[in-house]
Amino acid sequence: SVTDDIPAEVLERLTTPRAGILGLPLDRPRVMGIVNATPDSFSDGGRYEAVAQGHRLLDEGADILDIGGESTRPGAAEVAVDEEIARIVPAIRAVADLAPVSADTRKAAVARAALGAGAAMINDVSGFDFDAAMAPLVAEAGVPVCLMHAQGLPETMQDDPRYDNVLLDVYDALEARVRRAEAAGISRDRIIVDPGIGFGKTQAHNLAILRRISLYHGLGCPVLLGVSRKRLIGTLGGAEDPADRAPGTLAVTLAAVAQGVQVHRVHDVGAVVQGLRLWQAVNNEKAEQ
Ligand SMILES: Nc1nc2ncc(COP(=O)(O)OP(=O)(O)O)nc2c(=O)[nH]1
Repeated sequence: SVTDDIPAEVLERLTTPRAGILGLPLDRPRVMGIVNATPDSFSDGGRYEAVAQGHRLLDEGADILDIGGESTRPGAAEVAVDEEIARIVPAIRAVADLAPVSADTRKAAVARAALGAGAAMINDVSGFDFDAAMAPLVAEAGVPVCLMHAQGLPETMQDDPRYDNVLLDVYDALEARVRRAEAAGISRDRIIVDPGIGFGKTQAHNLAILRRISLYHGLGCPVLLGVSRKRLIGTLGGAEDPADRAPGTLAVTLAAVAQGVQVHRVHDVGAVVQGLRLWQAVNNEKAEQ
């Protein structure tokens, strides 16, 4: 049969429905709500009351909360470890018993504090590039990790991003990150991959990735997309203020859902959850009516 020449362990991995992440089956799209404990994150202008924000996003239907204390938008300055810890640990502690919490940090010392405060997952936008101590920490903690692709550092990544073929170059870079994580003792079923929209990419690069994002399923890990309120939505959607970009975010999210992307990192949880419910109802006759 067609599967005769596929090694048994590969066939097993490709045909075993993924148990999911953080105990959440991935038989339907999962929504990761963004809690910015940062004074300068691009989308919300000021310092949200992080805990109130967390509760609001859970009320709107978030499956996971992603709590970050260091904005990584283009040009953002690095935050000191103790300041980043001071920003996210109180918020994590306050909501960790309500929902699975992901800590959005590139630094092992911050990740350790976040896990100590109850975080159940690490989201590293540098894909373990920034801090060599991160992979061993995540391996030791036995928690899931999202490895994102970025070309360069936030300070300079948008200066002149270039690729031979962005789709394949990002694929190869993510595969290298997954292999490095496995070498550190992190099993592949605890790894989530993310092509890193806006992280060292032009608008054309971002659109090329979005058009063929299903390619990244070939890595054998759940795929996470972070496109919420980003510049490409503002530019193509004509929404100057990031707070006005929920419709465009939902449109791109549904396009990604149509390509099987399992986890969606968004600010406007209510709008995306509503859209996903309708998408499921229209596209899946088995959906509960
Ligand atoms: N996995 C993942 N994590 C991310 N964390 C931060 C941002 C952007 O950060 P920032 O510019 O600070 O804004 P916000 O945190 O409001 O999205 N984007 C991603 C992403 O695309 N994927």
